[in-house]
Amino acid sequence: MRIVVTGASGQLGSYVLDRLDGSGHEVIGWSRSTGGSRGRTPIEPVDLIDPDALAAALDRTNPDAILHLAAISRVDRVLADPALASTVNADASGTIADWASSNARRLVFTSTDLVFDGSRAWWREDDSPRPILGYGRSKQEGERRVLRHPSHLVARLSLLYGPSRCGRPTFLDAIIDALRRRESRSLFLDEFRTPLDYATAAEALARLVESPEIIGILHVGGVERVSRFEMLRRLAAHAGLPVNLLRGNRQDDAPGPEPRPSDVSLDTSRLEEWLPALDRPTLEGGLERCLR
Ligand SMILES: NC(=O)C1=CN([C@@H]2O[C@H](COP(=O)(O)OP(=O)(O)OC[C@H]3O[C@@H](n4cnc5c(N)ncnc54)[C@H](OP(=O)(O)O)[C@@H]3O)[C@@H](O)[C@H]2O)C=CC1
Ligand SMILES: Cc1cn([C@H]2C[C@H](O)[C@@H](COP(=O)(O)OP(=O)(O)O[C@H]3O[C@@H](C)C(=O)[C@@H](O)[C@H]3O)O2)c(=O)[nH]c1=O
Repeated sequence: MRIVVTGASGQLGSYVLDRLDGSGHEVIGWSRSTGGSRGRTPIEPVDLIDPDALAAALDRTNPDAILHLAAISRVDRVLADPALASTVNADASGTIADWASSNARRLVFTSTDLVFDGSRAWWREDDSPRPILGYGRSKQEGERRVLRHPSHLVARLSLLYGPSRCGRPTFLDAIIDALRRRESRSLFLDEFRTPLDYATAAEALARLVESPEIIGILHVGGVERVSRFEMLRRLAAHAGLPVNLLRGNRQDDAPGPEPRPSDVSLDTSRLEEWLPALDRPTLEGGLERCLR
């Protein structure tokens, strides 16, 4: 298959390109600005804010399948520029979805656990999204545009973690660096997720793009529900770092412009049923997998 991976220069995109390298597929990465290559995969700049350029790039590249990862993914960036977020996360996703549907091509769109309001645990695919962050709203609108076409797939990812392969530090990298410098960090005790490592997320997406029978919405998360504090405490301990420098705090102690949903843990029973051979590790196992 010829597969276009949008967001190829991002955190998840780098892992996806590594996973697909040598898979026998012809893979073309797209990014906003970064051209060049990663391994044997070319990366082309295709700015999603220009719908005509996007449509022309789709026609020219003519992929059999699209793994659509590109997004304005930082919550604070969406808050600062909601119009840009709407263009990239919703409108461009709609353009890609319409093209894929008109040409009978496979589309996997990555959405987020942050489409839920966080008022309880273990969200299922048929629960109603009610995002409380602008980022979640823009991704929910992207989901809507994609789901107008019943043959597409929305893969809702939970919080991803692991070392960066793209040059920009991840949240985990930043915490590890702080601990190495013997600096203390505060992490929320009252923010619950089902984190998944980047390598396993990439593995799941590679399998999903090859499985056209899997359509609709699928939750792609980890097996453990943990607080932000617990997650980083375990990963730092596994890396042999001084976990006593990590402090637990509460969202009320560090109010931001947009409070985070308290619990967006994802129920992944459907993932177990639909991709039974996908091996999902513990938090520590996920870190090891990313380092391989
Ligand atoms: N990270 C996480 O914990 C989670 C992520 N997700 C979703 O997974 C996907 C990947 O996230 P992640 O890898 O962390 O994101 P990153 O922010 O690391 O990467 C974003 C990617 O999107 C590209 N991009 C941004 N704007 C444009 C544009 N105007 N035109 C073309 N490309 C653009 C960037 O290109 P460039 O580098 O050139 O700017 C980059 O390749 C996103 O859809 C996100 O919503 C879902 C749940 C959790
Ligand atoms: C100020 C403060 C922040 N935090 C945490 C909460 C906040 O969510 C986090 C910021 O780190 P992150 O940027 O990794 O977290 P976040 O913005 O949640 O990352 C998101 O990325 C996008 C792409 C998604 O789709 C989401 O699922 C999610 O993974 O820091 C604490 O734990 N304690 C604190 O005192």
